[in-house]
Amino acid sequence: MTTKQLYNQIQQKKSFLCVGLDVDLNKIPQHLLTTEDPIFEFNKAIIDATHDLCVSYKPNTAFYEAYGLKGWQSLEKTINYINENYPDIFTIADAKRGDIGNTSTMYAKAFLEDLNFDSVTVAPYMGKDSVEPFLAFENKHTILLALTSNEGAFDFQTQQVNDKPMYQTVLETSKTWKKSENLMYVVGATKAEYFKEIRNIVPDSFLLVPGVGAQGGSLEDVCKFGMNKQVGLLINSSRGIIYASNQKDFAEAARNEALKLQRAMAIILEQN
Ligand SMILES: O=c1ccn([C@@H]2O[C@H](COP(=O)(O)O)[C@@H](O)[C@H]2O)c(=O)[nH]1
Repeated sequence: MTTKQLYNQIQQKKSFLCVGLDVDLNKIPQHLLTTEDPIFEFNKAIIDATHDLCVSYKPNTAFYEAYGLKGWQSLEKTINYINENYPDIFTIADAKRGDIGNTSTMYAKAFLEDLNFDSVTVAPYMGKDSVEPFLAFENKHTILLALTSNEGAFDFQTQQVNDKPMYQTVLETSKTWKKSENLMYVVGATKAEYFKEIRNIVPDSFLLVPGVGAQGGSLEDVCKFGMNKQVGLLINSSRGIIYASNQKDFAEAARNEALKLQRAMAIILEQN
C-alpha cells in the first residue's frame, strides 16, 4: 500500500486509528476458549466490529509467538483475514526486528512477503545495513523505533551523543539510507512534548504513535504538534479497545471504544 492510499482512507473514514491486536488468552472472554482457534475467533470479531472506524491493524507478534506454532498460525489467519476482507486497511507487524544484513533480509521476507503485511517495526540500533534490507521491498514500509513510549526511552534514546539526543540522530541518519522514502517512525504518545522537534526533522513521514489509552498518552496533545498536511499519524490503542469487555459483548464494547477515538479524530481533522 502507498502512503497516498493510506491518506485517502484516512480522509474517507475520518480516522487515523490503528487498533492493536495484542491477544492474551487470559484476558479474552471465556466462551471463546472452547473454540478451535480462540485467538483468531477473538481477532475476527474485533476486526469485523471496528474495520469502518480504523485505518490500520497492528498485531504485536510477541502475543502470537508466545503460543508457539498455534500462535503463529493464528497470526497468519488474522493477516489473511484482513487482506482478503478489508484490503484497504494498512497492516503493521509489530515485531521490532533488525539484525545483520542477510538475517534482516529473512525477517523482511517473512513479514512483508510471506505474511504480506504492509509494514514491520524495526529497531535502529544495528544501523544502516540492518535496516536497508527491509526498505528494499516495493510499496512496503519500515517503521523505525525513534522515541518509544516507555520509561526506558530515557536510558538511551534521549541521551546526548555528539551534542544531540540519540533519537534525533536516528531520524536524521535514517533519512540518508537507500529507499528511505519507505520509512515511517514510532514515536510514543507519552512523549507529546517531543513531537515539534521530531516534525522539524521528518516533516513528511508517517508516525506510528502507541501509548494512547492504557499508557495514558493524549490524542489531542500528539495531534497539536504531530500532524502534517497528510495527517501523518497512526494513533494506536490496543488494550484500551480490545479488552473493553471480557464478556459476550466484547466486540460491541471494543467498537464503542474505537468509536470514541474515531469521533475525537473526526473533530481534530475538521479543525485542521
Ligand atoms: O514505543 C512503543 C512501541 C510499541 N508499543 C506497542 O504498542 C502497543 C501498545 O499497546 P497498549 O495496550 O495500547 O498500551 C503494544 O503492542 C506495545 O508493545 C508501545 O507501546 N510503545
